[in-house]
Amino acid sequence: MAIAAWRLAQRSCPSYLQVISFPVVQLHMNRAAMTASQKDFENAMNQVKLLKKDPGNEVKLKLYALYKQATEGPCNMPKPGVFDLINKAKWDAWNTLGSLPKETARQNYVDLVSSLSSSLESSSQVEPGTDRKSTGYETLMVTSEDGITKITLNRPAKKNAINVEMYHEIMRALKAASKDDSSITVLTGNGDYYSSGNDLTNFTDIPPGGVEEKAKNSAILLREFVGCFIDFPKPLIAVVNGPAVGISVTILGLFDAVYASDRATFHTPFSHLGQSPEGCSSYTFLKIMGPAKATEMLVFGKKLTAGEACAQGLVTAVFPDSTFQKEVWTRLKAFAKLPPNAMRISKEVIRNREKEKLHAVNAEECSVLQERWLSDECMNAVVNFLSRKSKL
Ligand SMILES: CCCCCCCCCCC/C=C/C(=O)SCCNC(=O)CCNC(=O)[C@H](O)C(C)(C)COP(=O)(O)OP(=O)(O)OC[C@H]1O[C@@H](n2cnc3c(N)ncnc32)[C@H](O)[C@@H]1OP(=O)(O)O
Repeated sequence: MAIAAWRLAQRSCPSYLQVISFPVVQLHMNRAAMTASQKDFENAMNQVKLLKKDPGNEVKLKLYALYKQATEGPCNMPKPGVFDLINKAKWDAWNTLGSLPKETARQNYVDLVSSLSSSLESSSQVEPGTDRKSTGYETLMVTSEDGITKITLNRPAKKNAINVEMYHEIMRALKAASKDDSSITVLTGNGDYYSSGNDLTNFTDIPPGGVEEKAKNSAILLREFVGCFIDFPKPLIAVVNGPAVGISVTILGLFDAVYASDRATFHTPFSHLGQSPEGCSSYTFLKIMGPAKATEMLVFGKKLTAGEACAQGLVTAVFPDSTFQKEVWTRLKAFAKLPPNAMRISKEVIRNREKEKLHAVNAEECSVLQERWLSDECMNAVVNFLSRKSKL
């Protein structure tokens, strides 16, 4: 609820009202003659707790509003202050229901839960074309065949933004891949993006210890996350199927090869976001492309095309989007047939002398970021994105 609340609280009123009130009015008209019993209502409340998949923040906000309307009637609470983002969003959602009768709200709540139960059940089924081995992950698809473990970022509707759950799942998938019998590991994205980087709603879920505690925990998470890439023992290859932003770009400096579609772009808008580089890019990008080009990317946020990124040495090779998957996977399958121990040992020889340095850089970047996250510059940038006032 908290995440949705921040975003919705910041949205401009007209679009927010459309999103919330249209389905409610529809349901009200369609169901005028029907009312759910108290028992149906209680069953629906229990059903919500049993949903296997998160229905998404906007739906949770709708559920909240209908629940309040059904149990307490129209919103007559004082409007929370503008900085009380979460409560203001909840208040807005409830207030939007106006004088909707309690019985209708109850019916709408029951209808909404029932539609959720069926739609979320079907969306948890394996999609056609996806590998059936991909289980146990909410935000990833992980498959292993032909000597290749493929980790696919799988939040296409959110441009594969990396939420906290995805950070943890990527670490888990990497740890598993480092021990499985595959020879190489691939990271790619599902949908039109490779990844839009850190999910900016990660900033909204503030624990009781406040934003300082959140920043501290996030720095620990980030350090551990990047550490997994530094220490990954097998050849690690990025198949960059579309635009890449933020941390999904910076960690490319820790990969052993990066193949990109000519649709891909590489963008690290840290200054725009009031943040600073991570993923060891303050070190790897300087080594890869030299300080002048690295500064253009990391300080001035210059977005590179795939061709430019290839010319700078960040990308190994670029392929036309129309033949990208075919060409890349033909190459990867050939690599995966090479003797795995030889590849692992060669990687060790190439990378090991840098490891200690990389861990030190990672630690320093995380501690600088911990401070940055508390800055007004960063907070304003995040609020602007969540309120739809800005995009990259
Ligand atoms: C207190 C401290 C807590 C900190 C916790 C941090 C933990 C570790 C942090 C590590 C450091 C990492 C840094 C970075 O990665 S910086 C880069 C961050 N990314 C961005 O700024 C991208 C923001 N997104 C955009 O600008 C646009 O969405 C984009 C250009 C990518 C695409 O635009 P387009 O118009 O094509 O598509 P939409 O905007 O409509 O996107 C579709 C839906 O996806 C949602 N979306 C996309 N990207 C993100 C994102 N990064 N975070 C959250 N949500 C994202 C977008 O909102 C749309 O959602 P809805 O359909 O629900 O509206």
